[in-house]
Amino acid sequence: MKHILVVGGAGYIGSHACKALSKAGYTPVVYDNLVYGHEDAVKWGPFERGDIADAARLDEVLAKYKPECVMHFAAFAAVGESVTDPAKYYNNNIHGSVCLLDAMRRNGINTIVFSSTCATYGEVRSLPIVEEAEQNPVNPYGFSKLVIEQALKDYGRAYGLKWVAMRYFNAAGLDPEGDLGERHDPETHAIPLAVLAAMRQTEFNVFGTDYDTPDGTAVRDYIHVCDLADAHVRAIDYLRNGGESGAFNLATGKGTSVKELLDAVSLAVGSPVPIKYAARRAGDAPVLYASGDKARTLLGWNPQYTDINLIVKTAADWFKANRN
Ligand SMILES: NC(=O)c1ccc[n+]([C@@H]2O[C@H](COP(=O)([O-])OP(=O)(O)OC[C@H]3O[C@@H](n4cnc5c(N)ncnc54)[C@H](O)[C@@H]3O)[C@@H](O)[C@H]2O)c1
Ligand SMILES: O=c1ccn([C@@H]2O[C@H](COP(=O)(O)OP(=O)(O)O[C@H]3O[C@H](CO)[C@H](O)[C@H](O)[C@H]3O)[C@@H](O)[C@H]2O)c(=O)[nH]1
Repeated sequence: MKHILVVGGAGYIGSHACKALSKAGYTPVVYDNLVYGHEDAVKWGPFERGDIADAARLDEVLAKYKPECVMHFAAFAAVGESVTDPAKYYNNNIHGSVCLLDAMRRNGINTIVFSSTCATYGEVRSLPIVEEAEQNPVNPYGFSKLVIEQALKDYGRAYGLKWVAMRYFNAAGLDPEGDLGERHDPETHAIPLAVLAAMRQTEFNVFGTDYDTPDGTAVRDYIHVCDLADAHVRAIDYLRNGGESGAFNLATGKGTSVKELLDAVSLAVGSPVPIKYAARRAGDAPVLYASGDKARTLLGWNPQYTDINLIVKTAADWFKANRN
């Protein structure tokens, strides 16, 4: 069985990727320090606890499994926090990722799929966003991911690293078979917060109602986590077959406003989301959506969840089934 090292594989998106890798015949080896991940989400292969900045531990694990590819999900990912505590993001997302790239180099592993983000684009001039668009991140989180995209290009040119940077739009939804949950602590993402607000009848803060959008709230492209996982599996074959290293937008092409999202949550939970209108959150871009055409064409990717009601339902179902 071919091993894939899934760094950050005990987290939300990484654990879904492990399930998809296993279904595709790979053995996902999870490397995670559990700072935010959950060991009980590691279900489809071995677990190796460790930090991406720990060179000796990485050498040990890479030598043990000799993975054919590394998938790098490990990072801090809260936009607002990155504005108030940027050091956390410079250290983990930038320094940590460079440590991982160097460990791969030392151990002769030259293929990586990296979790990047639409937050690398910032305020864009035209929509839908294409991969060639200018990248001017408006928060330290997005900047930290952009730096690693640049490192991938430089390591590719200098050392022959083969890489794909997946620019996820807003990862959303959950494994429809109920094997995996979303348990960020603290939770900052709109969908789980809105689902919990509807279930508990507590208030959901809508951050900003004065954006230049049809209903004044910010617009995002919510992409199902299982579709993200599928794109990762496809990236292995793409690179193995000589595909050119590069970045891919993973998105549905549809923008959904926060208000529209709350309607979908109310429908899925079966009770309205109590709303409180609040100020804009620092670092938030007004509108982000993309077509995902490059991934469709080059990876043969065909996202299955294109309806926001269906995406939200997979999340709401899990929260309802795991109330406690
Ligand atoms: N959730 C989204 O909407 C979204 C969108 C775009 C990009 N991303 C990126 O996708 C990746 C995964 O996001 P997620 O939502 O699954 O987050 P998550 O917090 O659930 O998963 C990240 C995992 O990485 C681990 N980790 C963090 N720092 C580590 C370190 N130094 N060493 C080892 N393990 C470490 C955590 O314990 C956790 O298990 C991140 O890189 C994030 O920036 C997420
Ligand atoms: O309580 C909340 C939470 C969120 N929102 C709004 O809902 C939308 C989605 O917010 P999320 O926090 O769920 O996600 P982000 O759009 O902030 O996503 C950003 O952070 C993610 C990682 O957490 C990814 O990296 C993604 O690419 C990046 O744009 C935003 O307009 C946000 O302002 C609210 O109104 N109230």
